[in-house]
Amino acid sequence: MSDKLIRMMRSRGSEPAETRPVMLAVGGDSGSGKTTLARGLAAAIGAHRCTTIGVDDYHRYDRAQLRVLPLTALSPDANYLDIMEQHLQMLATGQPILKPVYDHRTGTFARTEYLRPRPFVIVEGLFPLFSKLSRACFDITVFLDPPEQIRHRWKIRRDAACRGYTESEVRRELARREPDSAAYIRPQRRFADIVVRFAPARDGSDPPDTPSTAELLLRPTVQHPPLTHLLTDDVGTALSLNIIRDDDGTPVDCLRVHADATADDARLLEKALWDGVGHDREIPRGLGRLADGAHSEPLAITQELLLFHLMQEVYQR
Ligand SMILES: Nc1ncnc2c1ncn2[C@@H]1O[C@H](COP(=O)(O)OP(=O)(O)OP(=O)(O)O)[C@@H](O)[C@H]1O
Ligand SMILES: O=C(CO)[C@H](O)[C@H](O)COP(=O)(O)O
Repeated sequence: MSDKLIRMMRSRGSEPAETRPVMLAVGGDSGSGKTTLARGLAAAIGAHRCTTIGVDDYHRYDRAQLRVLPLTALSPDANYLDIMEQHLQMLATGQPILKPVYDHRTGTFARTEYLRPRPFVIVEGLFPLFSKLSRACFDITVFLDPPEQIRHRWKIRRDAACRGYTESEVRRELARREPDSAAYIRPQRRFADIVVRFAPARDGSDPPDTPSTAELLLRPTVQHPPLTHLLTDDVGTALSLNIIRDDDGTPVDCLRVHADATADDARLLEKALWDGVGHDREIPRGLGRLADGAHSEPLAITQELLLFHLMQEVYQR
């Protein structure tokens, strides 16, 4: 199927809306926070209404094989991207798939899984925005882009704690991956509707691996909530909306959430977003949760914005 055909099939009127799930892509390099973001979203939507898949499952080689091959997991040649694209098209048109499963705890493949798409499908991983065809399957696309120093720290800690690596093994692997990261992963940033950059506080007051600010690039490829009445363009305030230059020089809105944003600031924004998708919806609780149980306000606000888009998609159909 071509990307044009899949867009047509998913466009209003050609498929019954109830058979087309709302599809969200969360892309970014390893350790950039995709699973953390997606987990909170899925919990807010409700497990019975949301299917989450990690496209690491489409790896071609297991960990032992990759150790001896001149390839990294970030190379398209190390992944069945054609099967990933086929499966994304099937999910996007409401059909079930028989999905491979890669187990990060052991670095091996497990039993395939029968998966029927629920009304919301979140696809997270290294390659969801890689090809025209895969991009055509999504309603909303996000790319997580934390500063490399922070991502490395997050990955080292997580891989050592949960994936059976030593810290020096992860450091070596990060260095080995750098060329593939630059060639195949980071270029996907330009195809996202929203680019999220978590970073340390502007005054450097917080520990370096617990970022407390977020910069959200809101590209005009989707309709964002009207926030201008709520936020100033003064970057000195806790929450601000101002125009910056995108990578290609075009002006783009940037929503900034600073460390000193209070819970009240966040609730104000939350209410504006939620009013935008209808007064009858309850504001979800428990957003912003990190793997260790700590809370991150910038993460919560990012998840709120994405929930706004997912709900808006439903209301527009
Ligand atoms: N917003 C955040 N604030 C603080 N720490 C975070 C945040 N997001 C992720 N982390 C930290 O980074 C680690 C890696 O995050 P996560 O597993 O979500 O990344 P990922 O992109 O899904 O990685 P992979 O692609 O390798 O599976 C987490 O265990 C957590 O410690
Ligand atoms: O880049 C990654 C995304 O999660 C992983 O390193 C890749 O999926 C291989 O997994 P593992 O290191 O657990 O064998």
